Order: sequence, then structure tokens, then C-alpha cells
Amino acid sequence: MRGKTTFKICSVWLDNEMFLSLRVRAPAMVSFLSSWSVFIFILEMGLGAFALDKYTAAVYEHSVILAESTTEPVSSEEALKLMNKNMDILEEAIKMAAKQGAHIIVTPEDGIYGFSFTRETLYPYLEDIPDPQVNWIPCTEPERFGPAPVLVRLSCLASDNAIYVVANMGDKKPCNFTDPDCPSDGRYQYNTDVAFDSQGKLVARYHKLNLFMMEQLHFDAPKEPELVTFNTTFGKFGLFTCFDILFHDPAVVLVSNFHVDTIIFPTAWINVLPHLTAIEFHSAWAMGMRVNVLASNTHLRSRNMTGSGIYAPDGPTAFHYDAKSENGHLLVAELDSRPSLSPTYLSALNWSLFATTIKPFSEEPNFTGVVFFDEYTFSELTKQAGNLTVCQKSLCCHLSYRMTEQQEDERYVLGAFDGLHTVEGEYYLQVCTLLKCGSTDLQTCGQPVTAAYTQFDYFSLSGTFSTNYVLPEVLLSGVQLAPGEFQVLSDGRLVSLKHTSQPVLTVTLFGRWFEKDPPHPYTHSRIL
Ligand SMILES: CC(C)(CO)[C@@H](O)C(=O)NCCC(=O)NCCS
Repeated sequence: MRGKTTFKICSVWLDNEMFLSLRVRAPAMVSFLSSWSVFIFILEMGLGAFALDKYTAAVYEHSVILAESTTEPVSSEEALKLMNKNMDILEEAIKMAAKQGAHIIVTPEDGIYGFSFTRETLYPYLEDIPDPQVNWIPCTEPERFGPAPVLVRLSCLASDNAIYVVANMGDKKPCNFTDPDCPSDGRYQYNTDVAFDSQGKLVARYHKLNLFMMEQLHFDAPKEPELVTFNTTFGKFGLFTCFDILFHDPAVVLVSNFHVDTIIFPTAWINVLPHLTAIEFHSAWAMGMRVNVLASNTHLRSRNMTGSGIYAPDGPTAFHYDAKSENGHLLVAELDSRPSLSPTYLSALNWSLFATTIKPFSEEPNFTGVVFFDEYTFSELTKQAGNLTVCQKSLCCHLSYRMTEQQEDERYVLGAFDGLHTVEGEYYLQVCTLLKCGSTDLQTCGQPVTAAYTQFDYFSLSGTFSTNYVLPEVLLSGVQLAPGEFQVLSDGRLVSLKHTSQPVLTVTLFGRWFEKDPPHPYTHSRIL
């Protein structure tokens, strides 16, 4: 009886990993327990008594220290010195996150070695990262594979602080003439996410598939998409990196076929207004795909990189956007371990139901304008309140709205775009958007704007989408999100729940029509 009580307490307070470590650290206590209680314990484990309903996640926006740019490769000692400077900062963040009870911390893409490399100058920063199937705790067996000081340090940070640690680093894999695709320098170089469990064991290795622009000069893409997941007592996790988020593989497959609960998303995201700012787009992906997303962005003001968050399917739980300082920032928040188990009406969501059922609203005069190199069809919101429809190709967008009072010097438009985006990557879009123009000159509609003064009492946006992958975005003045202030209805309408806390920059349904994307290879931002 006594043993059972102990375990009852254990099962409340300890998760699986913690119990295993207890067994290692206090074998006497475990053998003291009767076999009956051990049986009960195993039964409880089988019943999922150790599964956590909620968990605490941390993401760190890291202000990366860059190496001096060189044309000649530095020594591996010098490379490690730079990487240790970054890991010194990550270490503080990891300790702080663990102290706040976080089960997992995610750190950004390029957060250890930085940017601006050639294949040759990147090489000294790379380590040969083995497949996690080898069952390796680098911290306790540092010599088992080739030199791997970065893996060893990350592994020790995970085990010392009893927290899952995710980081982004470089992997190298030698190859030779027997492989017809082997690069002429005799190696593959991969942009790689690694995850360690709270014992320091390497549990995941993911090679980025969709390389962005200049990255293709120093990294190779894997030949096939890698679908990397790992299970924990607080849900199933999947990984992908940065530009991957715009494409079907592996991002959508992880959610639709592998049913992950949380996406781990290290990124070095360059903000693009009005629709592709980090906090806006990544939180919309979490809502549209109905998973948690742990988005950790690099912080680099000179490259317009900022914006990290802990995003849930029903809205952002925590987010950070700081275009002013050069500081890093830690976010810690609680999430549902298995958001898919709290089924909502959204599982029956049809993004075009409302828009295809109603008779189109009045069509006002149209004009065209450019949003991030795409030519949209626009119609101005000329009244204080009204209903408006604007169409392009097969996409019609409907808006109902009411402004509190329109500021004299502000113009808002409803826009539709149905076409292939071709700048900095090729991907097919169907977008319905309400946005604030750059000025009262309607030629400026679609240009980046960060401040607004017009308040909306109400908005309802919908579109006749040909895809069910639609991301609902709401971005407010000052580049802020609007948690709890809007909702998606099962008929595909994006509606305000109340007067938004700040004036609106944009309200957008950002649809991705994957079937219309150009075929692989996986170099969507072809520059070579
Ligand atoms: C938003 C977007 C897509 C517009 O073209 C672009 O600004 C962006 O941030 N792309 C992803 C960046 C990326 O993969 N960085 C890692 C290597 S530097």
C-alpha cells in the first residue's frame, strides 16, 4: 500500500524521464517497493498516467554574435571560440527557462554560427551529426563519434538543466565518386536542427529542405524531405526550419500524416509587411494548421529579423517583437500537450463555405496594386461601414466591416490575389486581405505600414478558396498580434470578437494552393 501511495504521488509530480532518473539515482528506494506496486506503476504508465495535459515551453530570440567575414576558412579552434560565445548566451537562457519550469526550449536558426559564409568558410563550423537511432548522450560519451564539441555542450546543457534543448547547427557528411550527386568538395553540408531530451540524449536531427536564397551557396538540401518527430510525455513533436514553413513538404505532412501536437521551428526570418512578418505569419500557421508552434527567431535588427512566439491553435500564447533594441529575449508559456485531443468545430472547417454560398456584395470600382511583388486587385473601403466584394481569377473575397471613425489621412482597401508568387521563392497564393495603404495615395496600397489610427468595431472576411490551407492573420498597429480578439468560424469567416485593442494594419486570409506550386527539386528560391 505504501509503495502505491508513493507512486500515486510520483505519477502526479514526476514525469516519465524524472522517474527513470530517480531509478538510476535511488535504486534502493525502488527495490524497497513491493512488486505489486511496481505492477500498478507499470499499469499506470500503460494507461498514460504520466502523460501531461499541459506543459511549459520556452523559446529564445537570440541576438547572434557574428563571425568577422573572411574569404579564407578559420581554424576549427577559432570557429569553436565564436560558437562558444553564442552558446554562452544560450546557456543563460536555458538555465533561466529551466528555472521557470520549462520542459523544452527552442533556440534560433543560425544562432550558433551566424551568417555570411561560403561552402569553404562554413566548413570549420560543421560537425558530423549521427542519426539519433545510435542512441547517444554526447555529454556522457563525448568521444564516441568524431569531434563534436557543439553537440557535447548542448547535450550537457540539456541534462544539467533537465530540459529538452533544441538548437540549429551545421552537419557535414563526407561523400565520394560512388555517389553521382556528391559535391566536388567531397561532402554534403546541411542546415540542421538537433533536439536533446532532458537526459541529454540526441533524439532528433532534421536537415532543412527548402533553402532560402543565398543559403544555397553553402548548404545542400537533402535528396528527400525528412519527416522528423519525437514523442514525449507532453506530446508528439515535429521539426522544420524557417523557409520550410511556406511549402508542403515536410511541414504539412508532419501535421496531416504524422499528427504532431507541436512544431519546433527555429528560424532566421526577415520580416516583410504586410503579410509575411514573423509573428503574424507563424501564429497564423499555428491557427490554420491547428497545432502548437514554438517559433524561435534570430534577432538581428540590421536584417529586419525579430519576432518569436509560442503559438497555439486558438491564438498566440506569447510573442515578442522588438525592432528597437539589439537584445535577446526569453519567452515562457504553458500549452496544451495534445491540442488535437480538444476537438473543436474547426475540424469540420470549410474555408470557402460562406463565401461560395452568399450572393456577392456590391462590387465597387477596382484598381490594381502591388503587395510584395504580387499584383492584387483592390477596392477601396469608401464608407464608414459596408459590405464589399473583390475578385481576381477564381478567388472572390467578401468583407463586412464597420469603422468607429475613419481617420482623414488613412485609406483601407480590400484586396484579392490568385497567382504564383515568384520573388524570393516560387509558391502559389490565394489571398484575401483588408489592409491599410501607405498613404492617401491609392498607389501606395500594399506597401509596408507599421502604424494606423482607424479603429474597426467589426470585420468579417471570407473568400472562395480552392485550397483548405488558409492562414488567418490579424496584425495591429505597432506590429502587434491580437490574441483573443478574433476567431475563425466553421464556414470560413474570419471575424472580430470585439473592438481590437489597437487599430488594424491588416486582416488577411493567406491561402496556399500547393497543387499549383511548380514541381520539385526543392530549391524553391532558385538563384544558382
Ligand atoms: C518572408 C520571406 C519568405 C519573404 O521572402 C523571407 O523574408 C524570409 O524570411 N525567408 C526565410 C528566411 C530563411 O530561410 N532564412 C534562413 C537563412 S538566411
